[in-house]
Amino acid sequence: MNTKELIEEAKLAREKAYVPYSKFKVGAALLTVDGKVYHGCNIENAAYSMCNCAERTALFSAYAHNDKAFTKLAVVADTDGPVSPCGACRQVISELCDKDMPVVLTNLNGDIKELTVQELLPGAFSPEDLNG
Ligand SMILES: O=c1ccn([C@H]2C[C@H](O)[C@@H](CO)O2)c(=O)[nH]1
Ligand SMILES: [Zn+2]
Repeated sequence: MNTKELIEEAKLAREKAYVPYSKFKVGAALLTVDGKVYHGCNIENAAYSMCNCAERTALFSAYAHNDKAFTKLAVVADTDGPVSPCGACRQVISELCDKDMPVVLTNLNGDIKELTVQELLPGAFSPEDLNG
């Protein structure tokens, strides 16, 4: 699957967003090494801090299906420029995806920014940091 197709998958994922509070729909599509695609959408809650972003939904869904090897992540929202993932998602992406994996950030106008996982969060806290 190419990047354009993965972006279309992210747009389909976005339509599944549950966003009664922000009304801000975000979609993510995560491609596995086997060519499978996991959708992620943001899912909000009346207890606002429980809201989960699209990027983490996609990653957690893949993990729940025992898929842990990924080749690309696309994220889309209705933003002026390419959507910018939050800090929490950057941290989770940096632990669960290869540091050189491309992350494609886009919007409904077709603006695209492609970064590696490492570029998305330079200096991320990592599992190695737990070893002192
Ligand atoms: O990259 C992003 C940025 C924000 N959100 C969600 C969280 C919340 O539901 C809404 C507004 O912040 O958008 C995402 O899912 N991904
Ligand atoms: Zn996030």
